[in-house]
Order: sequence, then structure tokens, then C-alpha cells
Amino acid sequence: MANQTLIAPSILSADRLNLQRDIQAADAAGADLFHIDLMDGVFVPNLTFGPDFIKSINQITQVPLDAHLMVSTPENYLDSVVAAGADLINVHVESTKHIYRVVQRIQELNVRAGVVLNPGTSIASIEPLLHIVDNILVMTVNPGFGGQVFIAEMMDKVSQLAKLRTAHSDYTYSIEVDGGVNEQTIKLCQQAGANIFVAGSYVFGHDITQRINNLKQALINENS
Ligand SMILES: O=C(CO)[C@@H](O)[C@H](O)COP(=O)(O)O
Ligand SMILES: [Fe+2]
Repeated sequence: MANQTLIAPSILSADRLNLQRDIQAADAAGADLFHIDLMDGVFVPNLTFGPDFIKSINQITQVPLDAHLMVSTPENYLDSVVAAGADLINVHVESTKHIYRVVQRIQELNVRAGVVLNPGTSIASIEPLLHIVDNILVMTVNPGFGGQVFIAEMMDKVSQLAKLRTAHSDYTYSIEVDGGVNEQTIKLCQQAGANIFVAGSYVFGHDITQRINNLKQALINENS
């Protein structure tokens, strides 16, 4: 996962009444990771899924699961999210008083630990964590909802994180982007240095196979 290029469909935009159908279509189309947004209505003004939902998804796919925790005091959910089958857990810096401890706890549970930067959160806020985190998720929209417009200014943050990793041999994090990713914006993200690409409304509610192919193709074309 560290340097692998991964397409991560965000379940938030899948059809809730046909979730299994949508997930299995994305799985068959070559989804590399499923991104699951947990929102508690406190850290962000929206309510979504809990750990039981992750467990259900885990039962219908072999694709690894990325839990994006938009909850206050995420430490209360770590054990249950791991037990539910998450392979990567991303936690917002502002959601806990003890971000270092939260990262350590996720890693103790043998799961990859990521920190999330909101559009208004700087790299400086996670500087003491850069040598221990497995992933950094750069929000390219404000957290809480799918279908928002990509904030291109966040590409500076992505490229700075990529440069810092090159300059420090002990920094091994992957770089993930989340929000407003489509067949155009994914190219900007890749050029800036991201390698995990979350896409919700671009993938679901459309021809899922075609949309995942478009994202992969955009990356292939960038490489060639
Ligand atoms: O975390 C979030 C939103 O808070 C995302 O994961 C969204 O689900 C992305 O949706 P799109 O912007 O791709 O529609
Ligand atoms: Fe997300």
C-alpha cells in the first residue's frame, strides 16, 4: 500500500438500497480499496455508518477496507473498527487530544494508521508524526459530504508531503486524496505525488465499471 497506486471507491455515494450490487460491481471492476466514511454528526455535520457496517462490507468482498473516521474521540472506536475488518484507519488530527497515542494504538492492533488533514489544516500540525504514520490523507474537499468540488490548492500540500518523504529516509507514508476526484482531477493528484485516490460520486450512480476504468486509464495515460 505504501507506494502502490490504488483506486478507492467511497461507499458513501453507493446506492444504499443496492449496496451489495454496487460493491460487487466495483470489486469486479478492479477497485483496490473500499473507502468507508464513518461520521458521527459531531465532528462533521452528517451521520453515516458505524463499525457493524464495516463488518458487513467485509463479508461480501475481499478488497481491503479503508476506514475514514470523521468522529470525535476516535479512540473509542478503534478496537471495534479493527475487529470489523479495517486494513487502514484514517483519523483527523483535530478529532482527538491524543493523536500520537491513537496512531500508536492502531499500529499495535496491526492495522495501517493514517492521519487526515482538513483543507484548513497544515502539515506543521502533524510534523511530530511524520516518521511513524503509514498514510496521510489530504482532504481535497471539506469533510462531511460527497459530491463537492475539488479544491486544487490542496495539491501544494500533497507535493510538499511527497518532497518531505524524499528528503527523509524514515518517512514511509503513502499519500491519499479524498474529495472531488474524477478522471481530470486524479491526474493533478498523481502529478503532485498522491498514490491512493478516493472517488465517490464520480464512481457510483453511473456505470461503475466504466468510471473505474476511466480513473485507471487517466493514471495509465499520465504514466505513459
Ligand atoms: O470523506 C469524504 C467526504 O467527507 C469522502 O470520502 C467522500 O465520500 C468523497 O466523495 P466525492 O467527493 O468523491 O463524491
Ligand atoms: Fe472519506
